[in-house]
Amino acid sequence: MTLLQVEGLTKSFGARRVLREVSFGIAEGEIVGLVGTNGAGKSTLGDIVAGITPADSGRMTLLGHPYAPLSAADARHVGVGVVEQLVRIDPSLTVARAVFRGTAQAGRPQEELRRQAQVLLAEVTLDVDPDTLVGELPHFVHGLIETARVLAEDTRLVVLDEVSAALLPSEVTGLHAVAGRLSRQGRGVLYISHRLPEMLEVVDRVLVLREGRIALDSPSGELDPVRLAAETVGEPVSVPVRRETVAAVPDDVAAPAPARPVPSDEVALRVRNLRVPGRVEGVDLLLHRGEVVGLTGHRSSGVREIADALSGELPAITDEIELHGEPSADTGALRLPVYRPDEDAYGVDPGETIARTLTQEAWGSLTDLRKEIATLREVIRTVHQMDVKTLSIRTVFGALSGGDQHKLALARWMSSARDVVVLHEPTRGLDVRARRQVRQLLDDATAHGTSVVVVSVDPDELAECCDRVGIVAGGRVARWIDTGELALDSVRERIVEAATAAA
Ligand SMILES: Nc1ncnc2c1ncn2[C@@H]1O[C@H](COP(=O)(O)OP(=O)(O)OP(=O)(O)O)[C@@H](O)[C@H]1O
Repeated sequence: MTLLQVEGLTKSFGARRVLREVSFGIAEGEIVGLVGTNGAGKSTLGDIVAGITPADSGRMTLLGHPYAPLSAADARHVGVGVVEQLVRIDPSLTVARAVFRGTAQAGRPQEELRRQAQVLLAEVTLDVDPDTLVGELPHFVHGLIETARVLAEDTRLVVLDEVSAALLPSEVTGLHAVAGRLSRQGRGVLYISHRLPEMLEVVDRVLVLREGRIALDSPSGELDPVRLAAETVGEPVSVPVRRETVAAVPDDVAAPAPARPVPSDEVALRVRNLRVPGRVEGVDLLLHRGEVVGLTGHRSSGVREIADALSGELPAITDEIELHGEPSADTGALRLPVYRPDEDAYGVDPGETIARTLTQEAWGSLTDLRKEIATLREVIRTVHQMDVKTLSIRTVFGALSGGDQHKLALARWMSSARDVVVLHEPTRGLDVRARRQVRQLLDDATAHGTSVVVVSVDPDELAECCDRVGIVAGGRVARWIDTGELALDSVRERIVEAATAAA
């Protein structure tokens, strides 16, 4: 039986028409994937279904009854729940209280909630003590807590908006198990994601949102990631290639993207026997000028601590540090600049315009018209280069889609990146074209001699962006995978295999 039917939904924000006559259905027990480029309107559509945003016109029915929620609480009341993209939970709540907030059990004593929360947290494969304060946990956990909350309610339809974006492959498997269980119970799932290979493993059907309309509605079995990527952007996509090996490119795929610049033999950074007492056991790292090296591993592997030691956020001990051929006795030399997409608002004021956000000099200090024109040209070039969906550079940053915010924040950050930098998840939440744009940003930077350490949970991101990938386990780099020797799919598989084996 049809669970949700959507007919002719439209939605505009000011002059920007985001959804045009969108219609689709979700059957009971069906997991439906929703994909589209950044800014295509996926979250907007999910938010309308979940009662967060009203549509301008159109109608919905839930199990055959008219469904027009006035708020998220209203939608929850009739069994429609959502895990929002970039959800931020009150940091002062315990995990148990966060799981049950807004539910009928919310007023119960912590002791009762903790027992029930434990069961739900295990279901979403989140190994945290329910008494822990939310503020003590990394942001990726918020989406999983929110998923547990949805399970706590009698939810018929769940919207999962980019919950998997920050998850390790093993955690994605856990999330998929939850979706599978919901489906077997006859509930429906609307699954929004940019991680196409993983999405295709779990969904029954895929909707592609393009130019505000459903451009494709297809059983997942008839799609593969490359075809789906092409449907998402509306044109053949180029497959990134390694430098030494040109991957086999299917006929319906555009010419391969240009190969990355080759790193030089010059040493940019050499660290011997890096230790963080109790967490990092001894890591040797060698980074050539213009090289991109990836690091990945499970949450408790020590990968995050290695990254934090490199950026000086954790005190570290080393036997030797060499920066550009110069030995340094001072571990303080490890102060590499670091970019994190999950930092609140990327250190950017969300109420500020795109133009101001991308302008490095303090606004108002421009006194030379030619300089001012050049600055604005550069802003417009970046907005075009990163393909940001906006009608004006005067749009406020906070009104951009999640992916567009991240792209601009990264472009802004990279414009001043020199030497050796650490990037966490540089393509998180980005569509296939945007991932290529970020790769281009990295290529431009590495061609100018910048060297990059990419820290990521996403095997596709590591395979696409890095020259070498270190699999971290037990506070050490257990294995290096040279991505240049293999086609992308094989690199991805090796990363997943090695990371799983090392866990
Ligand atoms: N509150 C708002 N005010 C103004 N514009 C908005 C608002 N919310 C969304 N938009 C615009 O609507 C468009 C669609 O945004 P939405 O967040 O739905 O995209 P998305 O497909 O989820 O993108 P992403 O993959 O980057 O998360 C974007 O151009 C965005 O700027």
